[in-house]
Amino acid sequence: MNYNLPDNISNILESNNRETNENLSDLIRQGGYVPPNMDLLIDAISALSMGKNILLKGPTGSGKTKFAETLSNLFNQPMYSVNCSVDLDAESLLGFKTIGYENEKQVIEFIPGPVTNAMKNGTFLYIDEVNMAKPETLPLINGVLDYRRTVTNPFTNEIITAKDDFNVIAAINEGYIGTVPLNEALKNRFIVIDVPYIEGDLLKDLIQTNTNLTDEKTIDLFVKLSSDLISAVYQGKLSEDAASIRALLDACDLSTLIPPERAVLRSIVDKLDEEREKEFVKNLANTLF
Ligand SMILES: Nc1ncnc2c1ncn2[C@@H]1O[C@H](COP(=O)(O)OP(=O)(O)OP(=O)(O)O)[C@@H](O)[C@H]1O
Repeated sequence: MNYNLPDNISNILESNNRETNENLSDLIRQGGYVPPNMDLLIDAISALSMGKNILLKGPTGSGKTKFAETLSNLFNQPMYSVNCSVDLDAESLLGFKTIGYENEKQVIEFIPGPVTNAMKNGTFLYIDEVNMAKPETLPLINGVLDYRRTVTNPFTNEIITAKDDFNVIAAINEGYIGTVPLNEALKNRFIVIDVPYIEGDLLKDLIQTNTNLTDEKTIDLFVKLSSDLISAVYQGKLSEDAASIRALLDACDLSTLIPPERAVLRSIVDKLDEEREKEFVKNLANTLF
C-alpha cells in the first residue's frame, strides 16, 4: 500500500546504515523534533508507513506533539487533532448536525469532526491525551483503529471507510492526574513508541535553536539542571511535571532577562504542589546558578 512515504524516506528506511540514519535524523530535526535515538524514529516511521497506528507514550513536555507534527510533515500529510477530556463525546469525534441555509431555505447539515475529516481526506489524525477520555467514548472508534478502518456515523448512518493514506497517532501521558488506565482493547490497536526526555548534547542543541539563550555556560547549567530533575523524578523525589522540557525552555528564555534562579522559580518551582518538592528544586537551582 502506498502511504505517501516520500521516496527519500523509503530509501533511507530500506538501506538502514549509519549515513542514511543521520540523513533521516537531520530531516526530522528540520521538522522541529529532536529525536532521543534512531530506533524511536525508524520504528515510528516504519509502523506509520504500513498504516499502523502509533501510540506515543511519555511524560509531559517530552515532545510528543512536536514529534507527531514532524511525522505528519515528513509524510506530507495534514493532521486533524482531537484533544481528549472527560467531555469528549461522539459529536466531538465524528461531527454534529446543525441547521444551515441553502438557497435561503433552512436545511439540516452535518459538520464533520476530526475523525471523519481525517478518514475522508486520507490524512493524519492526532489523538492527544488519549487516557483523559471517559472509558466508554473512544471504543466508538475501535473499528476505525483496526483492519476495518470503518465507522458508521451515528448521526447520518453513513458508513465511512478511511482512505489509504489515513494514519493515526495517539499520545498518552501515563500516571498524570485525571487520566484513567487505557482500555486494553484500545491499547491493543496501537504500536507503542516510548518518547523519553532528551538529555545532554541533544538538549543543548534544542535550547540553542528554540530559545533566546545563547550563553554557552548558562546553557550547560540548564542541561545539568534538567538531568538532575529527570533523575529526581525517576527516584520518586519529584513529580513528573518538574522535568518537563517545555518548562525548562521557558526558564531558559526568561533567564535572558531575569536571574536564572528566578526564571527556574517562575517556570518550574511554582508549578509544583508540595513544599518539599519546591525546596528540592530551589536548592538544585541555587547550587547551579
Ligand atoms: N525532543 C524534542 N524535540 C523538539 N522539541 C521538544 C522536544 N522535547 C520537548 N520539546 C519542546 O518542548 C515543548 C513541549 O513539547 P510538546 O508539546 O510536544 O510535549 P508533549 O509531550 O506533547 O507534552 P504534553 O504531554 O504536556 O502534551 C515544545 O516547545 C517542544 O518543542
